[in-house]
This record gives sequence, C-alpha cells and structure tokens, in this order.
Amino acid sequence: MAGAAAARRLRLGINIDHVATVRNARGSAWPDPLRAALLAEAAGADGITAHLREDRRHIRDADMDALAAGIGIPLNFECAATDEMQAILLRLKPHAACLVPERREERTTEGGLDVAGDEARLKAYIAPLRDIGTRVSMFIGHSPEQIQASARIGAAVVELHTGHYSDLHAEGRLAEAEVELDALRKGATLAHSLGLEVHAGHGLTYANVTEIAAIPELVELNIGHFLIGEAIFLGLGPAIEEMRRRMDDARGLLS
Ligand SMILES: CC(=O)[C@@H](O)[C@H](O)COP(=O)(O)O
Ligand SMILES: NCC(=O)COP(=O)(O)O
Repeated sequence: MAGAAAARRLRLGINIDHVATVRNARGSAWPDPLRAALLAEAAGADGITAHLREDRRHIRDADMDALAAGIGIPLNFECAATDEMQAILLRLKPHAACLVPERREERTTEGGLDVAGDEARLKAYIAPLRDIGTRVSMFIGHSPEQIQASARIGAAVVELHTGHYSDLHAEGRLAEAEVELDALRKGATLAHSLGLEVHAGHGLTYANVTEIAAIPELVELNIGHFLIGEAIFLGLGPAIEEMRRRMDDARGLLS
C-alpha cells in the first residue's frame, strides 16, 4: 500500500474479552483467549485489547500474563484506575494501557471516564506508566471538558466512547445517531488539535462502523463483542477481514 494510503489506514485493535466469557461459562480451559489473539494477529489485527475487570468476569490475570508474553502485536491493557491494576501494569509493561470506568453491577462499560473530575489523581496515576513507556489512553466521552482534561494530565491517547452512537443506530434512531456522530467528529477534531492520538470504540459493528471509520482524525478502532459473535458464524479470521474491508472502504482505500 502506497505511503499516503498507508498513512490513512486505520489500525484495528481486537478486543477478546468475550472469548473469555464463553470459556468462563463452563469453567473449562477453552476457548483460549491467547489462541484467539494469535488468530486475530494472523488475520491482520494491528493490536489486541483485553479488559482485566476488577471482578474478573471474563479476562483473568493469567490471560493478561499469557497475552503479554505470547502475542507479536501491541497489547492494549484496559482497566480501571486502581492501585491493584497499576501494580499489574507496572509488572507487565504492556504497549498501551486504556483507563476505563467500572461499576461492578454494569453489564458493560456504560460511559466514559470522568477525567475532569479526578484530574490530579489521574495525572499522578499515569506518571509511572508513562515512565515505563506504556502509551496511556483515557476512555472518555466526546465532551470538550474530558478531552481537554485528558490532554492536561499528559495522556497520549483518548479513545472516544461510541456506545451511545451504537445504541441509537441499533434502535433505528438515526437522526439522534447523526447528532451523536457529529459530536464524535467534533471531539476527534478537538482532541487532534490538542496533540492527542484519537481512537474510538464500543459497540461497533459492520452496520455502524463506516461513519466512525470515516472520521479523519481517528487512527485506531477497538472492536470486540460484535466480532466475537460474528466469529461463531464466519470464523474469527474472516470476521476480522470483513471489518478491515469495511474500514478501508470508509477511508477510500479499496482499489
Ligand atoms: C471500554 C470498552 O468499551 C470495552 O473495551 C470494555 O472492555 C467493555 O467491557 P466488556 O468487554 O466487559 O463488555
Ligand atoms: N474499547 C472498546 C473495545 O475494546 C471493544 O468494545 P466492544 O466492541 O467489545 O463493545
């Protein structure tokens, strides 16, 4: 792929949390999240994302150890900003850490991290991660307040939460989805202007990814739940390859 086109190509991070959900349903050793990560790597994924939740409902500590040691592409370690997780991050030294909000009773991530409301603590929290060379990302909503606070504390990346957009799109509330999409576009522009690398994720599917992928300031999408579901029918490799095709098409990269 020529230089300009390669520069426009979005990176695709594959979140493998829900391979572990299936494994844990029976308490077996399979399906193995590391095997899924290696298949994703072979299918052209640019990175692997995994979320070590406080309650370990899916990804477990041993999974993170295995991923950190076993994959040949960057690991994006998602977690809450707790002392427990910071110690694990400092031990594993992943390529990237993405700080997300967690509520034990939530079914999935419901909103973005309130960086603006916890600025001093988060600035101190990420300093040792930056010192070890881990790229720190804040999983936030598209509000200018959260974007500006993320830049102030020294985060390298913001990952814009596309969950509300995805929900509106799935419910057929397309006019509202367009309003949310426009706010995401404006957030991406602001974040980029502040020197932040801009990612997006949560709830992305074949049906809703095109408009997100077309946002020019985005450099990475992280996609998991939908693709793990599609893998049941297509296989993980083909499911990823189809998402990559749609992302490249959105960027005008299909010849
Ligand atoms: C932050 C985010 O949107 C996801 O990466 C997160 O992992 C979702 O949590 P579950 O995977 O537990 O649904
Ligand atoms: N940060 C978003 C992510 O990793 C994947 O979210 P989802 O596609 O599982 O909703």
